[in-house]
Amino acid sequence: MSIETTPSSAPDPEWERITATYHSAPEAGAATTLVKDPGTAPVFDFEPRPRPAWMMSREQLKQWVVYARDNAIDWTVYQLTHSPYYLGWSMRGYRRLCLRWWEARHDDYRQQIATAKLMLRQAKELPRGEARAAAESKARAILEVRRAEFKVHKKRHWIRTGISGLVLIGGGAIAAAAGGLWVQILMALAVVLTGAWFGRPEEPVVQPAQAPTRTSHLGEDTMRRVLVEAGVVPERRAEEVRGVGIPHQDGPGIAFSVDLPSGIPASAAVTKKQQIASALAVHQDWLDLEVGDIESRLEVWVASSDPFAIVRRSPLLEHEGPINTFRDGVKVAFGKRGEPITLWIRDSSLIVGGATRRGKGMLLANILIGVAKDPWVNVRIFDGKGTAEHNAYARIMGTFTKRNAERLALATRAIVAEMDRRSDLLDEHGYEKIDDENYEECMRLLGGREVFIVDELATYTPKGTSPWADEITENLSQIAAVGAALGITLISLTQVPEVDVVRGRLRQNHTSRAAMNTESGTASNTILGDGMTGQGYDASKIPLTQPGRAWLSTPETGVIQVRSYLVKPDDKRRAADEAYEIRKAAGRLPGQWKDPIEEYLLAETGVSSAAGGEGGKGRIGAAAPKLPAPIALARAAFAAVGDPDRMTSTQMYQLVAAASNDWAPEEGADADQARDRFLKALREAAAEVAPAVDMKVKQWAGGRGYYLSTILALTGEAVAKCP
Ligand SMILES: Nc1ncnc2c1ncn2[C@@H]1O[C@H](COP(=O)(O)OP(=O)(O)OP(=O)(O)O)[C@@H](O)[C@H]1O
Repeated sequence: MSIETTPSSAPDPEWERITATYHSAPEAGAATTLVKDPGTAPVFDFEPRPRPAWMMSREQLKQWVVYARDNAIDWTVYQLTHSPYYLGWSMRGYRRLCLRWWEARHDDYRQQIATAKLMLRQAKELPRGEARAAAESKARAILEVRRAEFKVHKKRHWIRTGISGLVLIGGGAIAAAAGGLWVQILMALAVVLTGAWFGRPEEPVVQPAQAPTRTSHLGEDTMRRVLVEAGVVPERRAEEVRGVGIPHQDGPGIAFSVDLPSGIPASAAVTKKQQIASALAVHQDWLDLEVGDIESRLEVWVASSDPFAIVRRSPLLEHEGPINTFRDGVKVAFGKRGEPITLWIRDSSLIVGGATRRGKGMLLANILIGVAKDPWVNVRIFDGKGTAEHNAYARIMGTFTKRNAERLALATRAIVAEMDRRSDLLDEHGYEKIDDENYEECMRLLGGREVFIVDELATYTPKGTSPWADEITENLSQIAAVGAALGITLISLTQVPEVDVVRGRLRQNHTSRAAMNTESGTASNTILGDGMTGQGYDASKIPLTQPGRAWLSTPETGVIQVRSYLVKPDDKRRAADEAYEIRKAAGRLPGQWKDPIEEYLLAETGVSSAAGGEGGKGRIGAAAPKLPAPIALARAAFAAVGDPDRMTSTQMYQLVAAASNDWAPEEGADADQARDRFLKALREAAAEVAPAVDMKVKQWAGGRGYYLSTILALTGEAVAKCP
């Protein structure tokens, strides 16, 4: 096929016609030319804008005026008929203004004064010493400054009130007097309207829709963004982050799991917790990151507010009846997700440290509820602060002593000996260890478990505080190290977490540790362990507004954040009463069972600290000069039955044999012989201690034995009682 074309030299009649037109009349051919020529601007026609009808016609204008007049009349009638409302508003308005005036007069000075008074009260509760004197004088100084400031403020306020009142009342009176009726009406209206303005009903506040927090969107997309922003996952691999399951509510936060791209372990994200928290716009304390079942799975839990800002009551307060703390532990605190945290006090010793008023005592109060209601636990408290904090539990305590270093040294000696006794007993009876199966049998054999509490180590352990400081530290270290396996748990508390109070070995042997807010990172490390602040476990950063909050490190929980439950003084008293009844029924109150530790203390010092000793408040004086054991036992025998005037030798011996194995008849031996052995030892001891006392056995109708006055003469009490 061929295409016909016109040769370039051949004339084209059409082209000729166009160019001819252009040459003869260029303006006519402008429409067809390709050459740029602005020519003249085209003119556009606009449609006129419509105007309101009343502007165009008189009729419409008249109608508009009628409408406006009617509306004005309606408005006025409406306002007039509603004037009673406005009068009501007006009264409310002036009441509100008065209240504002009153608030401005106080400002927040009253609150500040109350806070200063509280500081003063708290300072007075501190143990006597320089710290208390300093705290008291600081609180007093603050209180005085606040009071002076308040006085000046009240004066200024009165001056301002006087000047404004004078201007308003004076100006108003002059205007009313000079202005005539209309001015007076207008002024009255102004007064009513001003009041009505301030008293107008409050607009119903429409709660702004809660903007969803960035955390509430926790899901695959958010986690992709967050992991990229935190530098855990490179941006080009963000799409490989996969959600596992769906985000769900867990306690006060949301939990979600994601699988990271292959080759990126979840632990890489865990180490970038701070960056992830920042990308989620939360504090890192509100966030939990854990490696899941597989190395690349990241478990995320995040709350949108501080989970420790709330106060919770101990769930044990609702518990009725005995508690088996060996099997169930003690719920002492709550974790980040609101879950109860159990302390397995059977398995390890615990040290609690933190600055003053940061909640150490509260953690102990939680532990005490549990152990007090467990009849198999022998609770012994050595309180170095000497306050009334533990008095409520005195009645159930095997030993309760305040500020007595010598007695603590003796008691730790007794506990160390008790460890040997227990280990021999378990050995003899073929028990490898105490466990859930053999628990009851072991408890009967050993006489229960020991929970030995030293509240305020600083009173006892620093070198130079007493001649027993080294011995106490050494014995406590031993108890903490090996006690748990033998049913002996040590709980130590200190508000002075320094190395001379908590010496290295003592700290290391406490395998459970709780650090409340401390004054420095070093103090925090003294409790939790060297280098812990570097790993992010720094108790000095715990907010001061949250007493009871702590870093808890136990073999079961690892290092976690907790806040102890709140136990109020009333709760404490109630729990102590319940514990008393539980122990009474189980025959495990002090005096109801044979306590080798108190026996030893009594024999060594001549005074008992069971149930807080005489007076039940733990105020056990300095040890009396040591009495020979037969005399101390004879004295205890009289005391056990209410100090009768006299007692037969047989009855006295029976009580002695029940209290001390040393004088009990050996198996198969004759009881009379054993009694005579004791009475001989008593006479010999009396000859040494008080040779002037007549130790001949006295005879009376129906019996032979000793008078109380004779035994008191031996112990020295008779002399003490004479004026
Ligand atoms: N878990 C908690 N929840 C709420 N409030 C608490 C909690 N723990 C402590 N508090 C508050 O803090 C106060 C001081 O607590 P606590 O007496 O236990 O401190 P502390 O460290 O033992 O003080 P100190 O060293 O003076 O003995 C308590 O009276 C209580 O008001």
